[in-house]
Amino acid sequence: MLPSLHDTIAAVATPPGPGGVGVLRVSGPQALEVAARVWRGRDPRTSPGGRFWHGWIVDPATGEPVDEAVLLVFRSPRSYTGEDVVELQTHGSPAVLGRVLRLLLEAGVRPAGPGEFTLRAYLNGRMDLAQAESVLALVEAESETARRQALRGLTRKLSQKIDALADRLLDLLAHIQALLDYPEEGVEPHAAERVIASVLEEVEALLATADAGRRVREGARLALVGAPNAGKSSLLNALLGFERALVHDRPGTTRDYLEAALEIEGVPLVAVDTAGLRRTDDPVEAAGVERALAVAREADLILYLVDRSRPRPDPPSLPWARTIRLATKADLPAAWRDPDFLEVSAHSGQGLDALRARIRARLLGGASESEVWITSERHREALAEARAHLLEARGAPEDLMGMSLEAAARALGRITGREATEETVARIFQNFCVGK
Ligand SMILES: Nc1nc2c(c(=O)[nH]1)N(C=O)[C@@H](CNc1ccc(C(=O)N[C@@H](CCC(=O)O)C(=O)O)cc1)CN2
Ligand SMILES: Nc1nc2c(ncn2[C@@H]2O[C@H](COP(=O)(O)OP(=O)(O)OP(=O)(O)O)[C@@H](O)[C@H]2O)c(=O)[nH]1
Ligand SMILES: [Mg+2]
Repeated sequence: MLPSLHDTIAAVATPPGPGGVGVLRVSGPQALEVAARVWRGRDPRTSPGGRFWHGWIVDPATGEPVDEAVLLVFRSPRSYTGEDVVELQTHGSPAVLGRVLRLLLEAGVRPAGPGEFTLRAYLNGRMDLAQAESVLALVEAESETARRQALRGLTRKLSQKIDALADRLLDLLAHIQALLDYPEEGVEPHAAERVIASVLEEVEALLATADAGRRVREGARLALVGAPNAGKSSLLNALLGFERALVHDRPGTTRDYLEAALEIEGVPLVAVDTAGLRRTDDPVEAAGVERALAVAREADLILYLVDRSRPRPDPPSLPWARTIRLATKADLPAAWRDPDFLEVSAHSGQGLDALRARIRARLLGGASESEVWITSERHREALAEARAHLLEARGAPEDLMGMSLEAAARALGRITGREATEETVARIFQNFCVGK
């Protein structure tokens, strides 16, 4: 069940904890009324929309001043939710925000549920479902690539594409129905197959970006493995730009594994520096080696480091398909060369840009930054379903083709919300934070 649209809601929009300024939002038919009750300054009830005023928040019961603040007036439909909205910008402490929220609740508003402002924007036709999900993605974006893709969703780049594909299927469906009703009119069968093939191609191209989308959303684990002294900890530090891991010329310096978060070309990563791989009688070091191999097994991508200035050790057993081989210490004279190894130096920085590019390419595949990516599991599922129905439609007799086209269009429609059930909508907004 979706919450009612007829009451007025309020919430703190800024994160908990002290901040320079804190924002409270009030939205709904009583927003101006309720705000006026706790405000000493220009009366919001008579203020035009699109204006802000300086004044004081007061406890209406006692007249006690609570904070000096700024009040913003948005008048329906020109607001984020499409309703009357008042924002109060106060000092950002939990004490101020908590007290002002209580005053608003006493004045007759209800606390907003998760994502309820954005839900109202959706229900009032201010944005479609994919846009609303992009708001959430934008709020949670942890990397530049994630931000850029979320903004594309917010500006309907994805929605336009999906709607256009669904429209083409519905147009074709209308033609086929006309054909069934008036067989003598006849659509050319090749024309139908051409439309299906071309929509299918676009659906598959979108699906092909879903892995990149997931990586950007969830990040990836990058394991650094190799013999003791290969330069793993040094490379981690070089990628991070500061001395996170202990580096020493004594082999066996790193004993346990160590994790560090970093962003490489827009991909959020957790890099894991591990103990050098070698046979050893020291039980502690042996346990470290065991852990290093386990870290490698679980990683999305492995960097296997070999010191190029010394004779090569026997290679360990690694999942080579997701391993990048590195020849380290490229600033020193080479003891060997191998075109399968990328030459890098943590000391001079040589090869690090090439390494970053290769890490990105391995994790994101061919997905180009200039395209719209599928960054939501819900969207991927809907597209996969549309693809299955399009495959059914191909070469099918007209009546079956019509049913499959309709099902494919419906699957696409779930993405933007043309076809979303109340339950789907409710589920999507559960994941939002309060105040958004
Ligand atoms: N203070 C504040 N900052 C914010 C938001 C907000 O709600 N409040 N936003 C919330 O996510 C984002 C901006 N998104 C917004 C989207 C639409 C409207 C809005 O009032 N639109 C009206 C008026 C447009 C106009 O006058 O130009 C409209 O579209 O009719 C405001 C913010 C980020 N920054
Ligand atoms: N010349 C040169 N020396 C390097 C480079 N990278 C690492 N070294 C040196 O190699 C030695 C070992 O470096 P570490 O980064 O500690 O190597 P590690 O692979 O983490 O070693 P363990 O933790 O023992 O497994 C140190 O003396 C480093 O200064 C490099 O790019 N060039
Ligand atoms: Mg180390």
